[in-house]
Amino acid sequence: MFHVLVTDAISADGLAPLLEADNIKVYRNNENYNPKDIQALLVRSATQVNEELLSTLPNLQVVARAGVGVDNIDIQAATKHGVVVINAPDGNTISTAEHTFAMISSLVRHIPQANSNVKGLEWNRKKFIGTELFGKTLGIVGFGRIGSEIAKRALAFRMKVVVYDPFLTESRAEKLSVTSLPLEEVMKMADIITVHTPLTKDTKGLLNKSNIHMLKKGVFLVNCARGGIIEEEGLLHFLNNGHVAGAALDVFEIEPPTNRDLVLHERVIVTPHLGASTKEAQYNVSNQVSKDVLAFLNGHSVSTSINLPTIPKEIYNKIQPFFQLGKKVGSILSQAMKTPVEEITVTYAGNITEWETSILTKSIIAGFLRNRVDTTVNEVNAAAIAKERGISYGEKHIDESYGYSNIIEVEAKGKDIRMVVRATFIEGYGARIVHMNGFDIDFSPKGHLLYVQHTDRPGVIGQLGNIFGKHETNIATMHVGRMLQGGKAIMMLSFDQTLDNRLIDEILQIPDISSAITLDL
Ligand SMILES: NC(=O)C1=CN([C@@H]2O[C@H](COP(=O)(O)OP(=O)(O)OC[C@H]3O[C@@H](n4cnc5c(N)ncnc54)[C@H](O)[C@@H]3O)[C@@H](O)[C@H]2O)C=CC1
Ligand SMILES: O=C(O)CCC(=O)C(=O)O
Repeated sequence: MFHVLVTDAISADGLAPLLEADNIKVYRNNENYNPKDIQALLVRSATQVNEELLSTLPNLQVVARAGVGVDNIDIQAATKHGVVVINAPDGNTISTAEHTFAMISSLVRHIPQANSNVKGLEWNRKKFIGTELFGKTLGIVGFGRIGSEIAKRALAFRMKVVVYDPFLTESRAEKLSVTSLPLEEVMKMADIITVHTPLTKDTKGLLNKSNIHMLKKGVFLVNCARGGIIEEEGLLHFLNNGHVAGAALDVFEIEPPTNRDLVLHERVIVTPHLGASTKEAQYNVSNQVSKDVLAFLNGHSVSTSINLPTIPKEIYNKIQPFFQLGKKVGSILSQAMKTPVEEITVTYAGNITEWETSILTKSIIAGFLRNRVDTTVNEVNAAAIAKERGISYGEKHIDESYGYSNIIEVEAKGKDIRMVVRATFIEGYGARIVHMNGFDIDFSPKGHLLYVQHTDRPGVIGQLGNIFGKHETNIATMHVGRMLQGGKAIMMLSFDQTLDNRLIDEILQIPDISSAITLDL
């Protein structure tokens, strides 16, 4: 049973995929739950997913944001904890674009102010002379999902649209009938500017006290993206001196807003972060993340992730068995070597090279690190932990697959030590280790194993068998590999339980056995 915690107001209809799943128990914040049970956390923007919260949920695997902006989630901390972060990037695009457009129309026609006036039993028609949108220039800063939906609506209103987005290609701008320009040009030309970027170090205060004077006198400013992209102090200054004709704000530097002078300004209209607040958007984002969380917990791929490369489902299904195998190969090396490792090289051959293998490499590194660190390690944080531990890694694709349809070879190197394990996955037969340190062998990497290095001499296997017999320990399977008769050889034995260390000590007394290492997979 997987345990999912929902901390913010998330549409119950949209949660149906989780609520209806047999293997999922959903808790709302006000219900009793054991933090140690929680494997998935679903939030909107109210919950701050930070180091403090993450450390209270030790078994958390995934945090899902029912929305776009993940600024309430400390991605670095989540990544460090091995927690996958997913969001719902397009479920609320239309609602937010429509809200922004409603704000633009309301702003230039003073609708909220006029509404209050009439409700205050006044009838002041002269005070609320507005401005037409027709023929005006709309400047859109940030031309992603929402920005481009706004452009379509503005064009329908026969506005000219100029946009600034450093990542926008000429062909996309052309396709959407907008003119892409440097920020300074957009600032000089626009009658109305609306911002639709994420809040980053580059976009914080993009329009501010020192550059708003460059805008046209009488410009209208709109922020339905994130508080702070238009600096509130600068905005207020230019509203007060009349340079800015009005502003529409759905988002604030601090929410709820504390800048009373700005919120109460007569030429400022405000909404309480309502961009995504429609039945449709809330259903969409909640349904999208619920499906992704369910897929993730059941070991399938997710459609979108912030800190994990996403793989198309068909490909994920094909490479799924290799993830398990990769982790086991990493774990074999880690347990067999027992010494510091500085470099790991993963080589892929055969049909596996047709797919994106970087995430598979991360799962091998995670498998290697798991036995060596006491934190959760997975594909999300493997690279960071490897770096922290001074382990470099790389991958390559080669043609030689030794007659198998696919091969994963992992070489780990430390000071004066090197080990190589080669594995394959055979459809209908399963995962096999087919080579270790120069020896061809063939065993299934699972359960409790004993890896023995010995000299190929008559009687060694018999002596080993005697020790197990004496200790009433049943050998489940046994595979031997050697290069030359009478030379160095290896054995891989499997057991139904973990082996006692005293038994290993006894085995090491056999003169022709140079090492015996237990591997628990
Ligand atoms: N008010 C509300 O309720 C909602 C607000 N939002 C916010 O709206 C914003 C936009 O969302 P989407 O369009 O879905 O995101 P998106 O990721 O599709 O688009 C963002 C665009 O900003 C551009 N960008 C990044 N840095 C830039 C910079 N320095 N200068 C100019 N452009 C830059 C990117 O290239 C991208 O095209 C986000 O901040 C999101 O959190 C989203 C949904 C609801
Ligand atoms: O209503 C919400 O959850 C906020 C939506 C939002 O700001 C976003 O998706 O980025």
